[in-house]
Amino acid sequence: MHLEAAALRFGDRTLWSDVNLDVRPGEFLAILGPNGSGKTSLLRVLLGQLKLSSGDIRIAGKPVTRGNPAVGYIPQQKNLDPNTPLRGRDLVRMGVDGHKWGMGLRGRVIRQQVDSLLDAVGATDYADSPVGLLSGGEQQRLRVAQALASDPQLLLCDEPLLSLDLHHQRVVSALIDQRRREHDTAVLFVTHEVNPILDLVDRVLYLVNGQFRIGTPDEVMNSETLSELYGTTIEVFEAAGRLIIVGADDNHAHHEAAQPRGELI
Ligand SMILES: Nc1ncnc2c1ncn2[C@@H]1O[C@H](COP(=O)(O)OP(=O)(O)OP(=O)(O)O)[C@@H](O)[C@H]1O
Repeated sequence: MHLEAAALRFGDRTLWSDVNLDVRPGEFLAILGPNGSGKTSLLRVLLGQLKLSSGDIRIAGKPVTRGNPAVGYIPQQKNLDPNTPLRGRDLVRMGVDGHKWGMGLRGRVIRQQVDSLLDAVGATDYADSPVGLLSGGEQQRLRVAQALASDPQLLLCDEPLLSLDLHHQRVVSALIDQRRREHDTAVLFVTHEVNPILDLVDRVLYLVNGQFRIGTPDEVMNSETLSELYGTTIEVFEAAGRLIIVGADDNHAHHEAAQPRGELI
């Protein structure tokens, strides 16, 4: 994934500009920043849903297109409608072949693919239950399987751990980590809370109010760099392998208060 002199503006508001970034295969990039700093919008550019205002963007050397099978996407967690008739294996199957239902040999191949994806995320046991009745963590594992179904080279994750308990946060982040290690898939992971993934992160892109820093967690997640970026005093402490960030109120308040959103699709 290659961004060159990339900028995104809405009217006279610049979300970010002059972003130069190469993400290599297998790299894990965390995208951090307060509400409204343009994290989701960056993913939407990579998904071909938004156009850069200026600059260039390439995925695996090619221009961005919508529905690119080289790009997998795990959207923000939303609880599914309890009345949906879809089963877990239907969700995963849509990732494999869209909404077309394969017949004959192709149908069998697709069934095997779906089974192995379900197995890879540990969802076989509940693959035939209506998805709306599954827990948030179970639903999220299915979304990971769906996102991996097209064998993507780039995996975009938009706060995939939000509303998951600690155990399921670990399960889902381990699945994503396993994917990039075994298949060299690059991961872009938007999050308000870096601690659950701190051990996995190679580099951080930290966006604040049109400014940004890119570097290793040590280079970016320190008092000096974040104070500069926020334009106010930010203290970063390390305790028991976790980062405690004091002063970045909006950012901090958001993840402290993160609760299941309970929206229906
Ligand atoms: N199509 C659009 N037209 C105009 N403004 C937009 C559009 N899409 C997003 N925005 C604005 O751009 C800003 C950045 O939105 P974005 O969702 O990228 O932020 P974010 O960093 O992901 O925030 P959050 O942490 O709250 O999810 C917001 O203020 C949003 O209202």
